Amino acid sequence: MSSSTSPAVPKHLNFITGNKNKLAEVQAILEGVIELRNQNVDLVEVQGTVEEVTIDKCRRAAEAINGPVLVEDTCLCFKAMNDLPGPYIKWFMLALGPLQMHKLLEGFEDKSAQAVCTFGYSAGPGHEPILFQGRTDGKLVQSRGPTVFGWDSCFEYEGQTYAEMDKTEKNKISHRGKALDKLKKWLASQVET
Ligand SMILES: O=P(O)(O)OP(=O)(O)OP(=O)(O)OC[C@H]1O[C@@H](n2cnc3c(O)ncnc32)[C@H](O)[C@@H]1O
Ligand SMILES: [Mg+2]
Repeated sequence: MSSSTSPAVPKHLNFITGNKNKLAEVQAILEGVIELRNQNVDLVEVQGTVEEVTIDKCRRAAEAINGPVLVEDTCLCFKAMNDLPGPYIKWFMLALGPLQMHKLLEGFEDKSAQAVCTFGYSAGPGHEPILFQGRTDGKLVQSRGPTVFGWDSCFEYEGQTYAEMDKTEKNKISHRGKALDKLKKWLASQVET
C-alpha cells in the first residue's frame, strides 16, 4: 500500500479544457485506463515556450478549482518559421481557419510542421506540474477532409491529413496519443509504488 501522505496517485483525472474535440480524443484514449472528468474553466494563457505555457496553465487551473487537475496545450510548429506559431496557433486558426492556413508557408519551400501536445498534471495548488509531451512530424498542406477539429485538415502525416484518418488511426500516431502514452506509463508506475 502506498503512503496516504503522497498526493501523487490520482483516482480520476479532472481534465480542464473548453475544447470538446480534445476532450473526446482524450476520453477515447484513456478509456478503461482511468476515469476522466471535465470542467471548462476559461484560463488565461501566457506567452512563452511550449512548456512554460502548459506549466502556467496547469497552475492556474489547480488554483481555480482548488484541487488536482490535468490540462493540455497544443502547438503547431513550422520549421520554416523557427517553430512559430507554436502555442499561438489558436489565434492563427481563429484568424485564417483551416482553409487558408497553408498560405502561411506559401513563400517557403519547406512545409515541415510538427504537432506538439503537452499535458500538465498537478496534484493541487502548490504542487509542481508534471509534464507529458508528444510530438508528431508532418507537413502543412491545403485543407483535405472534414474541417471539424482545428487544423486537422491541413496537417498531413504520411500522405493523409489528420482529418482524412479515422479517429483510432489518428490517436495511434498523434501528438496527443504519444503524450498520453507517457501519462499512462506514469499512472501505471504510480500504482505500483
Ligand atoms: O481549453 P483549452 O484546452 O486551452 O482548448 P483550446 O481550444 O484553447 O486549445 P489550445 O489552447 O491548446 O490551442 C490549440 C489550438 O489548436 C487546435 N487543436 C488542438 N488539438 C488539435 C488537434 O489534435 N488537431 C487539430 N487542431 C487541434 C485547437 O482547436 C486550438 O485552435
Ligand atoms: Mg486554450
